[in-house]
Amino acid sequence: MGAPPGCAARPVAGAVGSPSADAARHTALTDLLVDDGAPLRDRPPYSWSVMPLTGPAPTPAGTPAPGPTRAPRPAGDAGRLLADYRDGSVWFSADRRHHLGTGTRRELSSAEGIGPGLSASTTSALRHDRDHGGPGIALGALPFGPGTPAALRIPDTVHRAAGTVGNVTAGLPADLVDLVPHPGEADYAHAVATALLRLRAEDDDLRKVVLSRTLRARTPAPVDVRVLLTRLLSADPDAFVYAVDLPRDPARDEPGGGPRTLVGASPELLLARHGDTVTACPLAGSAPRCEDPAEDARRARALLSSAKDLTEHAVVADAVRGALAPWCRDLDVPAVPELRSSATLWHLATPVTGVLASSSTTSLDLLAALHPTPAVCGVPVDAARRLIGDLEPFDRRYFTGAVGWCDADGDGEWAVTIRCAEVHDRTVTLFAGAGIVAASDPDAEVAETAAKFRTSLAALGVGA
Ligand SMILES: C=C(O[C@@H]1C=C(C(=O)O)C=C[C@H]1O)C(=O)O
Repeated sequence: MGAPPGCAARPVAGAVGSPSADAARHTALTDLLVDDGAPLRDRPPYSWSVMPLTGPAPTPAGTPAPGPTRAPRPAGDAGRLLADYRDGSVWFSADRRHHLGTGTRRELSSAEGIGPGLSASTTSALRHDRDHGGPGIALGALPFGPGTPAALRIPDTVHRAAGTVGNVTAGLPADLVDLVPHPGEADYAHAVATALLRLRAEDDDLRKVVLSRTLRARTPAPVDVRVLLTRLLSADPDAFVYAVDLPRDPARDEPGGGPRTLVGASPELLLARHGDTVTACPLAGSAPRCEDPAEDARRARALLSSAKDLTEHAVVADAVRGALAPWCRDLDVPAVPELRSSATLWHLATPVTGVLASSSTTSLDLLAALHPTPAVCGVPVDAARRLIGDLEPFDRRYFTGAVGWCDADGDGEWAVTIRCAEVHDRTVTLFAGAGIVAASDPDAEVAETAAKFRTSLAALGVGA
């Protein structure tokens, strides 16, 4: 659905308006590095079990930093964990529980995409690691398609904390950014119109395709991933927030360039497996939110009864049911979707729960069966993949893949890698896509993808 003219987009939590300055950046970073008054390097290392994944943060908030140029620091266990994030770390949050992986015991950067091969090799590496005293857990991102290596690794240490970081964005610096869309809006609308010809042709069995576009942001100073993470966690504590260090890409990375990091806040649970319980929550069918509460509520109601969006959603819910059913002895897929919101969008959502038929089925086995869902690719999958290859003038790489963790017991939590950006020195490449069905309208898909960029734009300090 698109935004009617005349209604401003809803302001995004976490967007700030003050100009950027190197001094302010530096001060903000220093504040994030220091916790409880003790420099990070003087604090004893803590281990996997010291910060269990239970309960809210028990410690009181840190003393607010004085002075207008000092940014507030995130408080509590989550804030302390965030302060330990460094370039090269890996971060993943789900349900207000946060994982920070530092160092690398083993790279699992298989060239295989999500599939049975990756699942088998990763599970055996995790069991070997656990049997040899390692954490037996891998964190990272898996690509949308073949040709991009998995950015998955077993870290030296994995630290966990629960809770929220609070509202800490107000004092963080804003960066001046220069934005270039690729493809441009008119070209993206043209690609959607081309897809519609296929979707409306009677002799074509294509029913849905997801088409995306990018926005390249250039900033005057190198982007601080920890500041982005802080803003994302603060703006939406319930999102799947992540930062994954990506393997070097010889085709794009000039020698001596900084790391390449995938950062985002996804609203969509692709799959979680905890013991024999499986959950998923596909999203499809979206409407940009509006700052006027009456109009915002009207859009939510319109989305819930929009035939076009209900069709777009049903295609996804059916595919998830079909993929998970063979692995489950019990599977509940509600017949009618419900509403979910992020700071920028309304979505139709189907919360799916199942019980595994076999305890040997791992989260990666289930990912191999599920990915790519029609929330990110289309139906039929092969035809949609080909059309995406023809119409998208860039490589998605990790965008619309999976991001999360998995362990030696077969458990794992994976979000759909959306509402994200690839950060590399002073360049940030944002990604956004939208599901196209026969009843779609190109201009509305331009508006929807624009709203989807706003999660990452707000984290960059770009307001409405
Ligand atoms: C592809 C994206 O989102 C996906 C597409 C949606 C849609 O078309 O309605 C909704 C949620 C996601 O499954 C994105 O956010 O970039």
